[in-house]
Amino acid sequence: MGDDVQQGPGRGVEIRAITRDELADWDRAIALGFMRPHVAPAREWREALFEPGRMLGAFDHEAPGADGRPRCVATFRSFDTGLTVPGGALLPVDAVTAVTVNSTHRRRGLLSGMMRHDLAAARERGSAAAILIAAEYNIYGRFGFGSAAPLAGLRVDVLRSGGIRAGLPVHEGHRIDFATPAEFRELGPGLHERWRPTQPGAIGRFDAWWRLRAGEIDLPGFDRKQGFTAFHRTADGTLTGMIDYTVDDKWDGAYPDCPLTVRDFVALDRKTANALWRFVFSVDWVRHVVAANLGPGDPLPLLLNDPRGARSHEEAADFTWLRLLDLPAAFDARRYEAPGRLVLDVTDREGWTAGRWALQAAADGTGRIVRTEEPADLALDTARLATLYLGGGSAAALADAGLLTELTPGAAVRADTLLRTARAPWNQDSF
Ligand SMILES: CC(=O)SCCNC(=O)CCNC(=O)[C@H](O)C(C)(C)COP(=O)(O)OP(=O)(O)OC[C@H]1O[C@@H](n2cnc3c(N)ncnc32)[C@H](O)[C@@H]1OP(=O)(O)O
Repeated sequence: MGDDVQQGPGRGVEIRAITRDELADWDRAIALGFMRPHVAPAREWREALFEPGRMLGAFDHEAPGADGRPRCVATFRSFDTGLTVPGGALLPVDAVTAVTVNSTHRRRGLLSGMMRHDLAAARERGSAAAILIAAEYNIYGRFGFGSAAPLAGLRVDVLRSGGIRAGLPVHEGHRIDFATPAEFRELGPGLHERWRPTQPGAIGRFDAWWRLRAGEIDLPGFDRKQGFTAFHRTADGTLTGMIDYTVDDKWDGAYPDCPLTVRDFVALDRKTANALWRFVFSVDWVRHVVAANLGPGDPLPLLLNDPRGARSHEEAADFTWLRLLDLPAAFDARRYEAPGRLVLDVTDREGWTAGRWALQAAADGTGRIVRTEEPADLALDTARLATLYLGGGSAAALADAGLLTELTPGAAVRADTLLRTARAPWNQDSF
């Protein structure tokens, strides 16, 4: 990778994988790039995440640091994970994170260089797609990423909502108990692994994630606020759900005015989800329930006596972005809720997904995409196809906005019938 020394405006800057002993410089570059004070190097966390070849740095040979070595001025990290697609299969994806370029080196093509390296390597490793959480909307579309799994969090005024509807069934013998950090660490990963296939858009949680959340890894600046973790079990003791939340000790004079913030919500089935919400709304002193990380269409408002008590959370926006790298692998892996056939003319600056493709879904829910010479029904950029892939985007809305072109009348609605899913994709994990 060291051969990629930038020409042109980024001249003298080398993009390459970092070594383990460069972690401290890399960590400092991240703090500068994200404009955060570099209180103390997050050494332990970075060590836990280090994978040879997967942390890139850009090193400026013309501006050595105090130690005489080229200065690390940009960062980029990726790791492999599985992305749940409609139907429950785990698609192998390249998850991109820690993307920063120091303010002194922006708009010289360093992000472009690092992205080019990483996506090409991901394709070679067999990743069917790449995913990321975008800091700003307009950064990643040019690299073929489309917004694919937004967040639609809620802020509920508990008094106005009237709490949970009395008629919601209570299930005999089901119970909720607080968990210790040790129980969270021991039982959380298995529960999450069982939950993932049930939720398109979900991603894996690596071991270091659990260690960090359980307080076993020190990460300066990480929200260490003591939370409350509770497990839900059925009458026979089967673990079916988990919630983690914090409560702020806020008072309005002599009256409690505490917000309860949900940090993690895992429910294997709807009975469990409803029981966890009932529990949350029964916590004394709580005047607002804040759940910033919910998926679009989450039924929480319908559990309330007055759904108007639930308002859109101010951070509701696009969240997980997707870049398709291998169309046959991606489209063969997912399932389809209605049969149909559509020919797509895909443009892709990199050429990886470009061309004419016939997508066909059978009545049994399986589907496949193959190259074709037939005339196309829809013309669209690979980023728009990524928006539709997980079942949450709307081809009709994209067509209305002039973001894809119908070549046969009604093709956008046909695309929605083929690709959309009844339940929206949702990923609650920032990475
Ligand atoms: C997955 C994550 O980690 S998200 C976190 C992203 N990081 C941040 O937001 C931290 C602060 N910002 C930065 O570090 C940098 O500005 C970055 C990483 C966003 C961009 O890095 P740069 O090296 O400046 O990008 P680069 O020079 O390769 O730009 C490529 C193109 O994207 C455009 N672009 C870059 N950043 C932005 C942006 N924030 N908004 C809109 N367009 C952008 C450039 O103008 C350029 O366009 P062009 O091809 O038409 O000339």
